[in-house]
Amino acid sequence: MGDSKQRSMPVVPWMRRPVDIQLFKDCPIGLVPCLDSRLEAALRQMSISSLFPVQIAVWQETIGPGSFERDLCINSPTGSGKTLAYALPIVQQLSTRKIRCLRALVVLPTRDLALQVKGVFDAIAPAVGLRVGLAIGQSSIEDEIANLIEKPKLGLGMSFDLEDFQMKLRSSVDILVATPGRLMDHVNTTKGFSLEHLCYLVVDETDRFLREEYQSWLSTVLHLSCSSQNMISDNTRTCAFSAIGSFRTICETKLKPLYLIALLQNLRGEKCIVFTSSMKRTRRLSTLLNFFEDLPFKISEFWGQQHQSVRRKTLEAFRKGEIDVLVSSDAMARGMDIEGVRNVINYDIAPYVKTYIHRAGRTARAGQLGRCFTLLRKGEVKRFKEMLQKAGENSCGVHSLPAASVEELHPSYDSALKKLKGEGDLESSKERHINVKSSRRSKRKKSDTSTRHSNSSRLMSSASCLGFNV
Ligand SMILES: Nc1ncnc2c1ncn2[C@@H]1O[C@H](COP(=O)(O)OP(=O)(O)OP(=O)(O)O)[C@@H](O)[C@H]1O
Repeated sequence: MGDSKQRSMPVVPWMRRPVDIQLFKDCPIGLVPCLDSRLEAALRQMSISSLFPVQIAVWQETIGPGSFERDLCINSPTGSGKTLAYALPIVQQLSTRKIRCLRALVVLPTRDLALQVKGVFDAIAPAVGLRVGLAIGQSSIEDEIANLIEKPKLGLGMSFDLEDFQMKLRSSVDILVATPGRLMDHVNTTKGFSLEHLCYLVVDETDRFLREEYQSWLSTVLHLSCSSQNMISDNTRTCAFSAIGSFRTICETKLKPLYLIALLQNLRGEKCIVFTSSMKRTRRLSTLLNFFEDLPFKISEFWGQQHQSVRRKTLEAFRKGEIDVLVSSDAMARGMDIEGVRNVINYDIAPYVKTYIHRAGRTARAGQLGRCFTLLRKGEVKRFKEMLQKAGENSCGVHSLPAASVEELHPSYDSALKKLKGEGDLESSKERHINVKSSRRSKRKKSDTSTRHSNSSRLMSSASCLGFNV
């Protein structure tokens, strides 16, 4: 495209003056201009002694001379501290509010991310008397409403007028962290839930929202919150490659599990996330690895369709170091922040450059160092190199594993595969049993078909998950 055409391309006003975060440096919190002393104390409690470049850049645009005058789009590497970059100015700005009402809304695509972000707000907002709520569908809607809406106290002898009562319903939180589905439930049905006082709207992981077609909630929120002037969104396209060592290991497909174990042994129990390409492969690989005897590290699994409480417990155990190796689908690739993850292993090559960046970004966070390994077939090397180039990573070392360390795992592999097959057979026979029962039941009651179909397909998928082809 020629220069003249480029110049005539429309650019939304808030994009006209980009701020280059690379021009900023860490700033000790004692030197951050106008930072509320109560927030400074809360940050110290979190062991934060300096603000990172992205945080100080956003601070300048909000509390500093920029005075929240324009909407912001934050784009900085994974693990660079974007959550606190938007949370801190919002909390500082709301710290002088007199009346409690919902003034800041943060929307995230998944419950796990929402819980993580709520944790950040919870660490600073109470210091200035602000309350943070959660609307993610983790509990029943009644429980959520009880936490989000304050009912007027009825005094003795007062008459009960329903309209009057509903008028007096108030928000019991100043800041709400939500996922779109549950947010819309509250917008549409919860009495007393209002966005009319909203000042700050944050859409985190924006590009993921747009790809997954959740947009309709956004127009509703923007329409209902006409006083919200600032939309801070987060749209990461890079990770801290300068802090990440990238390596590739070439192996035959059928020996991949052995190479993985040899690599994990090489890493001597350092915290690792192993990414596979799907939920099924995650389950299958994790089950297989757990059938190996005497591995000196604890392995667990994480995938999107797991029950929320299982995922929460797994993350907690991984954070605490009770799990060393987490086998995961890409449900873990975006935004999840686990302290101390030293290594990311791509058991399956990432499908897109962006996926590679987000996976790699689970390590080397908050200025730490990390490593990203990718297990590849010979035929995948060219594609992988092209992907790295597109990601802006020009150096990738070869990580070879001694043949003997792979060789010696063969006997355990054979016995683990046998157990995996046994598990697969058991699941298949359970599935056949259920299918017989369900077909008998279906003769009795045809209207129930859809539920039974979903049960049997769930079992079917778990049976095929445990097949041989790892
Ligand atoms: N100023 C700071 N000093 C020390 N640690 C910090 C600071 N700010 C944030 N952190 C820590 O850095 C880690 C990464 O922060 P965060 O999750 O906000 O990154 P992010 O930029 O949103 O990453 P991603 O793009 O992967 O979502 C967190 O563990 C957080 O506690």
